[in-house]
Amino acid sequence: MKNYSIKELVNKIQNKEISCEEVVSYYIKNIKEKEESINAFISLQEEKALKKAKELDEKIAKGENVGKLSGIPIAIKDNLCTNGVATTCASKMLEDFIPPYDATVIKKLQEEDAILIGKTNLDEFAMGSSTENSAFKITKNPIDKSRVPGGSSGGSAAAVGANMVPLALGSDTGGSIRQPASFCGIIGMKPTYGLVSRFGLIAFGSSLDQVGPFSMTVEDNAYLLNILAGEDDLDGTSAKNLEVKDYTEGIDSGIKGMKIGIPVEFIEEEGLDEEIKEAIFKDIEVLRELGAEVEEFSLPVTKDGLAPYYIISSAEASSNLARFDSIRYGYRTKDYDSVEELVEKSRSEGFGKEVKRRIMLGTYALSSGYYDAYYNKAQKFRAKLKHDFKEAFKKYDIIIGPVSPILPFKIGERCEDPTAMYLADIYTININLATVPALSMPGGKSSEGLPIGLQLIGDVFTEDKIYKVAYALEKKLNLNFEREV
Ligand SMILES: NC(=O)C[C@H](N)C(=O)O
Repeated sequence: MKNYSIKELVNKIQNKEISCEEVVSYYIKNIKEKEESINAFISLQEEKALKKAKELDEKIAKGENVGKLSGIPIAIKDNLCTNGVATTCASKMLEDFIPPYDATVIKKLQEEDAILIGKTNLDEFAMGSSTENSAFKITKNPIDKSRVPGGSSGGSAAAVGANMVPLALGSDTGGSIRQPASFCGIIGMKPTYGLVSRFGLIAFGSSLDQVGPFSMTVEDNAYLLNILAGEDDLDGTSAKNLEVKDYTEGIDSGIKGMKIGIPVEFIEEEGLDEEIKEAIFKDIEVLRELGAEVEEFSLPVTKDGLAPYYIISSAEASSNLARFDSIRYGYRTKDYDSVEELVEKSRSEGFGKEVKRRIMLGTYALSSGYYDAYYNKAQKFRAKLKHDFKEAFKKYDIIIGPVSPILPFKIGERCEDPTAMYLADIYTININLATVPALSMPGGKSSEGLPIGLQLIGDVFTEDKIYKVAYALEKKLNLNFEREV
């Protein structure tokens, strides 16, 4: 099963060489064997998955048409609403929340006959970089189980990395797809803001959040993005008059003559691990061998994105999370004497430490008297950052850099120090502020065999170019990681 691309596997299913039931059973067996040691899932829908697989097999037997993901199991980050299936955001607040509707991306997957097999673990409300902020469990990195899988979409990345599913969905506000993809040695794409609908994604930072695909290979990633992308009337921020591209088309056409830039600020970053730096320089050489022109340039604005990101994302979070008042739905405290007490106690008990920290940070940044000093200033920075990226893309097709300044770290190592955790996002947050797309792929291996992520950043709506570069590099590097499960 492992060596087929999704496209090939779907062809085989449609030609009756393999049944959907066989495919789904294979992955369920993997989940059964591995989940106990990885903890990637918050809930599993195996029975539903098998039932759907059998129904699809019957349709195929009758010669009826089936979708582009027929029989393909997919794991869903548990902040995407699934009709009738609990959607918890890994929070006590939403432990019993069963949405009465599907997110648009879920609908799209179902229209193509994908098999939704489980909801994956995350940092509570997607706030974190290690998946240790989940109220329910700690997900382990399949390459080294003593290490975190990254976050916040750590469950989805670990599920793909452990071959428990071939595909998964994550969301990325400041790196939540790319960093876990890099830590688990797989591919993760944060699309252009507006390319994929956010309807039904439980909002964290509405001006930054994007849904995106995880996969083992670049081609499979592009294949899945084809299905996710597109305008949606239910999302006011979805891009209008989108020309929907086929991202797999011409993916193998090579990168001769492409112009690639690497900001010196990325390389000179003090906290950058030496092994990561070396791997990036080697990747540059390989890109040159493949015919691209690669040069260093200066993009000074990228040095300062961390504070504005944490101000804007927390401000938006404080507003988005105000809806969880325990009145209409969500966790409700046992004893209370007034409505005020009900709301206060429910929120205090229902939210975890990191979520409370962000709400306080964001509320502070938005409060009168501080608004101009923090929120407005951060928005001005954001405008400058967008402008400078736009200018850079006049010269370069792609900008490259590391995904994370550090290698996958040990469980427990950073969770008591929020600033150390925030610093791990230094290379990913600017991309969300600039609204541009970026992909994370394995770009090397550390001396201990840990994956080193390479980030490929493109101008808005140029995911096709990113995939081309990633595809060429993936073939040439041919990296494999020894996985503990
Ligand atoms: N949500 C994300 O994209 C992750 C980022 N580390 C954050 O905590 O904000």
